[in-house]
Amino acid sequence: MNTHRLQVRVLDSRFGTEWPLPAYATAHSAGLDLRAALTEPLQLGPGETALVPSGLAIHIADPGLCAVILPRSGLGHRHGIVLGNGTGLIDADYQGPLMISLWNRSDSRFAIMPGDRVAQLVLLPVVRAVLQVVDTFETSARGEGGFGHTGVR
Ligand SMILES: O=c1ccn([C@H]2C[C@H](O)[C@@H](COP(=O)(O)OP(=O)(O)OP(=O)(O)O)O2)c(=O)[nH]1
Ligand SMILES: [Mg+2]
Repeated sequence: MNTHRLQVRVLDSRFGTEWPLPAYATAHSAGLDLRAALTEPLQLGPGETALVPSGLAIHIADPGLCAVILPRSGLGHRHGIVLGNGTGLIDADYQGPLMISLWNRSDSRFAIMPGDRVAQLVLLPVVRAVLQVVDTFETSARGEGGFGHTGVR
């Protein structure tokens, strides 16, 4: 298993007292759950978004890595609580507070309580592109076919 020593700054003192630091829930979990470091409950109405602090800052430091913030499946599927930016991308040189954009895509209000685990952080490898301008591409089996080109069944 690949691991990375991830530098974390605790910006909210409830970590270590009321809340444990993010941890992998099972032996093979890919994501670290992030908490909503709110001071009071947040009522997220239908269609509303809110930028919620995670109470943490991370510095990935390794340019070969990034992190993504993803929705939690249960919250997203059952309650429509997903991310206002689709997916959050955390650059390896970012040192600011880790923020979570929460979007209630459902048609009912949803309450988020301080400390609720609302999203998850996944570290991923990064391959940087070095652009090579060409006139034509070498022929491939797919060519320009896309968007359903290969059919459904
Ligand atoms: O859900 C997110 C997404 C991003 N970030 C932070 C880390 C990331 O490295 C930085 C910039 O994100 P991004 O490049 O996606 O946003 P931008 O709108 O392009 O901002 P910038 O001009 O600062 O790059 O914001 C978060 O804290 N949470
Ligand atoms: Mg950017």
